[in-house]
Amino acid sequence: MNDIKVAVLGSEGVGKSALIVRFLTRRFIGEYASSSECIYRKRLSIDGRQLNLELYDPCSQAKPSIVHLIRELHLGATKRDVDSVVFLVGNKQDLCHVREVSREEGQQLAAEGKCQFYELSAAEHYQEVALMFSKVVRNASLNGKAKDRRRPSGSKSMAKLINNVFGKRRKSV
Ligand SMILES: Nc1nc2c(ncn2[C@@H]2O[C@H](COP(=O)(O)OP(=O)(O)OP(=O)(O)O)[C@@H](O)[C@H]2O)c(=O)[nH]1
Repeated sequence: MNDIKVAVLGSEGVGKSALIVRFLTRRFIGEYASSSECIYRKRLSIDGRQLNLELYDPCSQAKPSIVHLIRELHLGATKRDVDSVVFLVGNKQDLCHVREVSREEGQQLAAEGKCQFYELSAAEHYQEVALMFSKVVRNASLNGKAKDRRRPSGSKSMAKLINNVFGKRRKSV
């Protein structure tokens, strides 16, 4: 499996574009066009493997339960409680004086949704952002390999769903 598709979801202004742009260009620009969705493409080498990464930036999402939604979508598609790699990321760690969600709340939500949890700042640290995306890609890649070894029937419909989302406008960085 050499194609990895990652959707960065979250409510308005949380820093989705900032995270993606930071990862792809190493820069934090400050203001990002948010009126339209984008797909960014990048070739990566992880553990000696060449991967094609697509990062989907869909603009803002409704606040409630994205993690649960992903899990439900996946269950509906595959009838099995496995496979989707979900990372819960709290951005803007540099703004700790106006923090609204505690680290513990984040960790709890991540545990409930069976996802990995990160807190970081797109504004301050490139390395943490790069590490987080690398882990996402590595996990997705390993997951894909494991899936390839299993019977792939259920994952076909999931792949179709993801392709529907990613079959839109593309951008390259
Ligand atoms: N202080 C701080 N500001 C950030 C950080 N990340 C993003 N921002 C700011 O937050 C604002 C929103 O960032 P965007 O990347 O446009 O957020 P978004 O989630 O893509 O926004 P929509 O596309 O409108 O949903 C911008 O003013 C960014 O400069 C961060 O880590 N720290």
